[in-house]
Amino acid sequence: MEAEPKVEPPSDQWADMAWTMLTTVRRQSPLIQCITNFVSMDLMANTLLSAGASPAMLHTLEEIPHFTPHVHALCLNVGTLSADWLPSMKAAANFAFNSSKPWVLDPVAAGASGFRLNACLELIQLKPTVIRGNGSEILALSKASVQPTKGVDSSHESTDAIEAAKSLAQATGAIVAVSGAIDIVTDGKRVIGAHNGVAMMQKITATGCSVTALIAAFVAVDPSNAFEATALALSVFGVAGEMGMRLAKGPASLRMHLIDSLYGLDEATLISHVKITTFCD
Ligand SMILES: Nc1ncnc2c1ncn2[C@@H]1O[C@H](COP(=O)(O)OP(=O)(O)O)[C@@H](O)[C@H]1O
Ligand SMILES: Cc1ncsc1CCOP(=O)(O)O
Ligand SMILES: [Mg+2]
Repeated sequence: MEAEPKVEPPSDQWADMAWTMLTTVRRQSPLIQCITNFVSMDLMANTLLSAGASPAMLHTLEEIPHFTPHVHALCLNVGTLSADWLPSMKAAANFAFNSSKPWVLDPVAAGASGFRLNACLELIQLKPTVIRGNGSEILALSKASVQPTKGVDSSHESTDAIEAAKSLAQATGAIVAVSGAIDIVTDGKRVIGAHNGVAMMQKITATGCSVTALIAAFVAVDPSNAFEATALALSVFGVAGEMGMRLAKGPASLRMHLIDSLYGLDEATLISHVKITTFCD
């Protein structure tokens, strides 16, 4: 049976956890290695900096044995993948896994081609801590099938992919997050929804990539609670979008105000806006 959202009052517990997590990221400033697409590098690095984390966009294979063992988390993103970048991604994932560091996969446009789908499936074999995609990406990964897509954009609602996300989580052991109007997070059993954000975030390229990197930063400071950290990162990014939208005139100014809002988020604002609810079967 399709899961139905059970709307609950804003949870004090989630809100308090969001503030604790954000202040921990600000205090610890985890080092996050990002091997990501050319489109997202700027916004992703600035998102991490605004949240208090430290981004490093290093992708050369020769550097990975020296650098990756020292990072606090790794973010891999296949958005502009080419065959020569895949060995770096695999090596970095292996180093992260072998040094017990969390790593997060963003399977951008996973179903758009056999090359991209196979690359994602091979990376998933290397045990990501979290997989974060939009509805179409999570459906393609769960079915392991190439299908007509709108490329990097989703043609599905996040809620269309709840069962696919649960299956993917069960099959891989990863936390799976599906972004959209409601951000879904599952460990294969539990399903929660983060109800923050504004629709105009879809009109800024690389917001999905950037929230995946923010998930890596949150999981870096609380690796044993990756499920909660993932939902909290999605919610915090969404609240920054909501605050930014109050000042924005369109996507370009929202991009700027989102970053400023994330940087300036205070306890009262965050606690009064975080909205995370349980989904029941
Ligand atoms: N309709 C919406 N309402 C509110 N927030 C949204 C909406 N669509 C996307 N978002 C937010 O925008 C960000 C990017 O999500 P999404 O567009 O699904 O990712 P992608 O760019 O990878 O396709 C996420 O933080 C998500 O919560
Ligand atoms: C437009 C584009 N093309 C290849 S990667 C990319 C960025 C995708 O970013 P997001 O998945 O966050 O929308
Ligand atoms: Mg994306």
